[in-house]
Amino acid sequence: MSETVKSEAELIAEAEILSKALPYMLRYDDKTVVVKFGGHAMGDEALGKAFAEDITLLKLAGLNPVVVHGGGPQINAMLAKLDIKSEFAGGMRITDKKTVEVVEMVLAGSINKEIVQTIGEAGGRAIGLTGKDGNMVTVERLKRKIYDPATQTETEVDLGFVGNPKVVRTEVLEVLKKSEIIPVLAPVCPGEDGETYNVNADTFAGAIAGALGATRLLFLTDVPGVLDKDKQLIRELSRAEAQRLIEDGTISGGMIPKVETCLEALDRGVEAVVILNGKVPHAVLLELFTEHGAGTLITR
Ligand SMILES: Nc1ncnc2c1ncn2[C@@H]1O[C@H](COP(=O)(O)OP(=O)(O)O)[C@@H](O)[C@H]1O
Ligand SMILES: CC(=O)N[C@@H](CCC(=O)OP(=O)(O)O)C(=O)O
Repeated sequence: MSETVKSEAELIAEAEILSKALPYMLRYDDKTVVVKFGGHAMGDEALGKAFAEDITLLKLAGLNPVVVHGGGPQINAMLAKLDIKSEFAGGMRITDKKTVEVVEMVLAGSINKEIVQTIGEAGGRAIGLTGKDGNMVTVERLKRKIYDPATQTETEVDLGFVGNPKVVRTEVLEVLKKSEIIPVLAPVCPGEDGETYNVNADTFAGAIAGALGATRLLFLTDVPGVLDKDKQLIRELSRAEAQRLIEDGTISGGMIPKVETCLEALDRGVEAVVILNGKVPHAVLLELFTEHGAGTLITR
């Protein structure tokens, strides 16, 4: 087998590309970046590997990456296998006792460990945790108001065991920040009533980013960002515009909690939030370490 030997010029070009990362490494040195890996962005082995490599590289470059993952489609698949029906309201799963057991099994079990293992294979060291570990995130039962654009009315819906983060304790994450270990968090949390709660992964990521005072919160999903009525990417979104697009139904389904979380995270002091396509290889590096700002930037 013949191996292609690179010329000196090619190797110098590679070194030049690497050196271009320096200003970004300096900009984000020691800064916390929360990356939410959505269930829709998962499932492709090569993409999962590229994601794990990016996260490992961030940690080695001196940033403090914190991964929060979802797994909505994977929960759907397991519920279907078990013949348990599931419905959503306003982008969130109506969760009864049986469902929350499956949610914990899939999120804290298979998905969390798969991401931890993939980061390990990329050369990083990750630890998988839920909101229960170290009492990281305690929730109250969510009272969700759902806006119906057709009737222009708002109704309060009981989603069952769906939690809203109330207290976030960052001790464990602060300890990990000083170590080589990358936290990978599943949004399953204890309630004040001693029950287990299902938390939307976007909501959870927002609460974590807010409590840590993160510099960036990235949402990796399966679309290029927030799209307008003509399915064109909106590059920058203001609060007023986001609210208008939710009210007129342009933003729907899972994009509603995502955008709502972005606005809340900005209120809590996160500097900038980006919704971007996690199906693009190395989306995280592309966003943080190059000028190629992909996706929708939501600012204060
Ligand atoms: N205006 C919009 N722009 C982009 N996506 C939207 C919009 N409204 C609804 N969506 C839907 O939101 C989905 C992303 O949210 P979600 O399904 O919760 O993904 P994830 O699993 O990544 O959190 C998109 O795949 C799309 O179907
Ligand atoms: C309350 C609620 O909706 N919880 C979500 C948790 C997983 C999630 O948010 O996954 P994605 O990020 O892939 O959408 C669910 O049960 O599907």
